[in-house]
Amino acid sequence: MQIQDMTTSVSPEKDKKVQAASLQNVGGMWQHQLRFGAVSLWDGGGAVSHLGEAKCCFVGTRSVVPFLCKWNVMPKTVDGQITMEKTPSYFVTNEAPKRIHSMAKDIKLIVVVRNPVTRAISDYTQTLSKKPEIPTFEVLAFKNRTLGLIDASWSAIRIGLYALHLENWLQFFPLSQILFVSGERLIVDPAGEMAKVQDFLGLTRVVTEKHFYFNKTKGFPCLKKPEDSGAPRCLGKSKGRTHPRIDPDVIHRLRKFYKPFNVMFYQMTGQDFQWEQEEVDK
Ligand SMILES: Nc1ncnc2c1ncn2[C@@H]1O[C@H](COP(=O)(O)OS(=O)(=O)O)[C@@H](OP(=O)(O)O)[C@H]1O
Repeated sequence: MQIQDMTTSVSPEKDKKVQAASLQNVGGMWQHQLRFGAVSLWDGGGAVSHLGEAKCCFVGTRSVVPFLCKWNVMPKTVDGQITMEKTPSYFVTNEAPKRIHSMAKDIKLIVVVRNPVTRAISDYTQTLSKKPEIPTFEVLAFKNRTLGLIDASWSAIRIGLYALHLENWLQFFPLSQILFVSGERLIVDPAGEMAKVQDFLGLTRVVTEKHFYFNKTKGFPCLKKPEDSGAPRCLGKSKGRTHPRIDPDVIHRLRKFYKPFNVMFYQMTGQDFQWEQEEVDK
């Protein structure tokens, strides 16, 4: 069984094992990304190539990508392959559920979600790395800081309104076709989250603890030994960046802002991601 990358056109000669490295490249194709840990999940899946047979769509957030073009180059999936696609912006693109549904009603969707406050900071950190001149996070986060009015039109904040985005998807897909992966769990227990992914896809659990180790320098789990080389490998330096220090009061306000949306999201998914708990812990 092989994983088929939907973002590259494939000829029979190319119809070979998709290796961890190329999977990571797929994740890296998109300029604006979602900062949930989706690439980490993607890369984890690339630890082995024999995963089974299923159709799968990876849903992420940020930036609008020309997905019509992508569908046009979608390769044919042959027996024994699974087709995977990771496009960061789909989760927050209004037209995406309808279009994807008209293409493949039985598609399986995987969404990696992370505390929306951390996600917003991660998103900002990524933009800052490319445009160091942008205003501070604290400035961008508010429409009016004195009044405590959060700027929900800022994409870094809007994307974290998961319940609203999910509502859009549930008009077209039943919850049973969507798997929500915890971005936090993905860091502390990558094998556990990968187990859920494999179960969801109806696959034998092939990716396990033995594929991961915790790299102290990187501060994240890394792959012990990808199939394409004998060397352990961590994700690149754009994954796991140090975040700038954000005013704790701003963080507190953002947490308050997100709370009702998070609660709604937990109710909709039937999963408690415990993002409020994190606040108590800190
Ligand atoms: N194993 C491993 N190694 C490195 N980073 C990891 C890993 N697992 C999850 N993460 C978290 O993934 C965050 C980036 O999310 P994405 O993979 O979705 O990035 S991207 O948006 O597609 O660029 C990235 O966010 P930042 O910490 O803000 O850089 C990481 O916290």
